[in-house]
Amino acid sequence: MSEVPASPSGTTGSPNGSASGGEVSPYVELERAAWAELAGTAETVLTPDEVVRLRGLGDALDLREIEQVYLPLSRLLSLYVAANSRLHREQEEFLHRVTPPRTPFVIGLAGSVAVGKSTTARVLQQMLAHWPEHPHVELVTTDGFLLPNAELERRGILHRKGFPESYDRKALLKFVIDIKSGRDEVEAPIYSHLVYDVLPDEKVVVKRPDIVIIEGLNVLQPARVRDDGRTGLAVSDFFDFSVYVDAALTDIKRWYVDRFLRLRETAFRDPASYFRKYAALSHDEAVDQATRIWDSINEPNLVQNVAPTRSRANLVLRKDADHSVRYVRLRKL
Ligand SMILES: Nc1ncnc2c1ncn2[C@@H]1O[C@H](COP(=O)(O)OP(=O)(O)O)[C@@H](O)[C@H]1O
Ligand SMILES: CC(C)(COP(=O)(O)O)[C@@H](O)C(=O)NCCC(=O)O
Repeated sequence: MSEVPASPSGTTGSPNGSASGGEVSPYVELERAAWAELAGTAETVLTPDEVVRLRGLGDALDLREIEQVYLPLSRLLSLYVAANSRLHREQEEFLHRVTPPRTPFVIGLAGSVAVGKSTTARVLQQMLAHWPEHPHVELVTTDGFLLPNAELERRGILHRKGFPESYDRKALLKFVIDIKSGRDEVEAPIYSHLVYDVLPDEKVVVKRPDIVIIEGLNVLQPARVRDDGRTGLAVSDFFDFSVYVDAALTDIKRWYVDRFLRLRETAFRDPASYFRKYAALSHDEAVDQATRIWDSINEPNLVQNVAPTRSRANLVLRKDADHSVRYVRLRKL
């Protein structure tokens, strides 16, 4: 199994955030302790009850992690939102326009299957919503833009769910453009992990939020070169900030298998579950099955498509084996 390098070459940094050894890099890297200090004296904005709700399926996400890692991150993002608002006002003055409301601040959140994107996105959503300047934070996952199973089957790519070509990329791009055009209401399709397919009759409606978090495997993919040789737009062209959640490949694989084992005890038992056949597997059979799915779909997608987009993010959260964030790497301004 190949290892995803911790940071691209030339991006090492000392714990205090300055590039070491005279190396010049466009990133500042902060070890956990230095990053945690940036939380300042502010009280945590989430109650223990809220943290319990946010935990998803894991249990390592505790208040300490919230305070030391996600609180500084939400403060930093809040700074970007405020700066973006100021720039918006100044641009409108420059253009001699009567200031229309600014468009939502869009945050892209990328990373492997099972690295903790959904958990991170839900934490950020709750934390950002606590700041009075931007109370309305929407979260949209890109799985709603997967092609329906019938279409994936027609194209012979049902086994490549999550690869860039398994999405309706045009619809996803239109969704982000509509958000950044300031449309009052924008709809997105919904994917169900239970039925393993897009729900044809259900939509999520995003109504003039202050912030939209768009979470998904491929949100940092660069624009594609079209058949006519021209390069199109990418959803990331419309991001105001982007985050990549990163970890060692061996850890992510273990988290994937562990989650599969937990789902075998819970969601797979639901009669409506596409995976109900897995509920009857023994522990060892379930480990084998999860490993097969990981090795044939999710790891190749991570290595070929997802990990190469890491250095495009404004910020990388690098996790240790227990999900705790070991360092944060931020693009310089
Ligand atoms: N910060 C965290 N602390 C503890 N457990 C976590 C954390 N982030 C994710 N997990 C656990 O790791 C697994 C994968 O996380 P999830 O958010 O579902 O990943 P993704 O959305 O990237 O597929 C889940 O079992 C989740 O509960
Ligand atoms: C739905 C996903 C493609 C993730 O989509 P995303 O929201 O990141 O766009 C992924 O979680 C998935 O189900 N992959 C298929 C292979 C597997 O079962 O792990």
